[in-house]
Amino acid sequence: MQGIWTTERIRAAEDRLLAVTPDGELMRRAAFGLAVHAAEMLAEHTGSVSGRRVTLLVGSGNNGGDALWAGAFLRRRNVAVSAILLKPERAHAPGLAALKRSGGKIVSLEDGPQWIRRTDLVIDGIVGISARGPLRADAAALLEHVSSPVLAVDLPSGVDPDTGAVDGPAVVADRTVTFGALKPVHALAPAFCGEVYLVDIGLRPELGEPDLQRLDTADVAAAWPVPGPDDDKYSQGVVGVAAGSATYPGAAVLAAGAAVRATSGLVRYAGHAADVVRGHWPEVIATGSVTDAGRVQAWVVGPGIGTGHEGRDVLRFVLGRGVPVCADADATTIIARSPDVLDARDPDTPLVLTPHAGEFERLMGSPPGADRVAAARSAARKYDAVVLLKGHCTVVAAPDGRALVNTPRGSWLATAGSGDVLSGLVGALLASGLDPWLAAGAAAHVHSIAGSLAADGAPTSASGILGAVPDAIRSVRSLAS
Ligand SMILES: NC(=O)C1=CN([C@@H]2O[C@H](COP(=O)(O)OP(=O)(O)OC[C@H]3O[C@@H](n4cnc5c(N)ncnc54)[C@H](O)[C@@H]3O)[C@@H](O)[C@H]2O)[C@@H](O)CC1
Ligand SMILES: [K+]
Repeated sequence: MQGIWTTERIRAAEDRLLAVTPDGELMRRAAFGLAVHAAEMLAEHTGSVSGRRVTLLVGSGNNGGDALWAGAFLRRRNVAVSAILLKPERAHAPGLAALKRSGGKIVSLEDGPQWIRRTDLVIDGIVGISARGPLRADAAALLEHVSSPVLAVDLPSGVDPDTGAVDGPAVVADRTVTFGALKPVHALAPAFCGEVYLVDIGLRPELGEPDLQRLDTADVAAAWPVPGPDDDKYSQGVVGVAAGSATYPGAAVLAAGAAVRATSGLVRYAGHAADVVRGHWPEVIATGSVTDAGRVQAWVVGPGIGTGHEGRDVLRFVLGRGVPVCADADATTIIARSPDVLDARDPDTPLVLTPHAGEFERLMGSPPGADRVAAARSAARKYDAVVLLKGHCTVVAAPDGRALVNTPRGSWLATAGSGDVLSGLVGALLASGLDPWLAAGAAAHVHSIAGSLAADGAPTSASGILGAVPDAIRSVRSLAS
């Protein structure tokens, strides 16, 4: 697991560390790491470091201080460094003095655009973890002239550090170098951060338990069930899929197919698309109704079942089976409109809800808002369920407060039917007995890898994502071994 800490916790940990560290030491560690990354980016993009030009955008806090010190370090490698001070009177004084001593140039705000246009690399030291709100007009105007790669100090300025939300101008970085620990912005705003690198400044021992997590490949590989020598088709967990309709059989084919591809056990299907499902997946035992589907260890219910009384009856039936349920799509809408269906649920059986923003609004009465982690946590508490909030970055929250983020590679999952595939994956993992929060997180992880493998640079479809599920699992297992 990768730990992620809110800025409040980071600041408290930094205070403790600062109290036992010589003055300026932490910033110098941070800035040195930053300068190493800047040199690497110069070499990557221009083929050399010496003689290249770097422009620093310097705000009024320590984030600007980091940039100024990094500029001084880069001078030692004969880089031409210029600094544009957004608030000259409040620029970090020791950093500014160090840059001046090293031969760096201070450029006025008015001259800024022409320097930015000629530079090989821009370093964004406008704001860091104390930032609030979008970039102000002076910084936003400068950014319009950027055509070189951008390296963000700690985080891309203009993006909210704790939520990753953007509601105005913001820096779009090619690389972000952060210090001490990952912050929520790094998991929740990948399109603004670019590649994220963590520089160790000795903060970890002061941090305590993370506020938020991200699964890494090894976690997913360890969690993903594969058959052992003593397994048979029943011992690995049987998953039931109640999805689709005669008019809309596609959701059933996709959800059942994902369950087939995710794990090795047995998949049962119940619903009006039984013939179509059987035609696509001969290994699925398909029946017309949930009442004669047979025993399963988890149910996936919802995709394409409709929101009428028949859908309600199906949902009520599976909620009453005493096994974990992944309620997706139409099932979330039914729960939002008729919360009494949840009376059928034994409170001890896990429930996973997988809303997108619109379904979330139906469930909670208001949209997720800027703080998607807080939103998912509050829904998890309200429904006593694991809530997988879909979006560019998927957030998974458990009723006990655990939360994780899945940061995707690209936006390839934004395609019709993609959610049906995800629900099938979640169901298969639930049936294997995995902790529901981990099951939802691992499913989201493999789903997004399948999306990028299927796309490989060109738009894909839910069928493409489904087809790539085995390769995604394979890649997770091989990377981790
Ligand atoms: N505290 C520490 O021990 C360390 C801090 N470090 C750096 O220090 C940064 C935090 O520094 P600070 O707490 O000084 O704060 P920041 O550098 O994040 O900047 C806050 C300043 O920017 C202004 N500001 C806030 N929102 C703004 C906006 N939207 N547009 C323009 N200006 C805005 C505020 O008035 C405040 O003066 C970290 O992100 C990191 O880069 C690193 O040097 C590592 C060590
Ligand atoms: K920054």
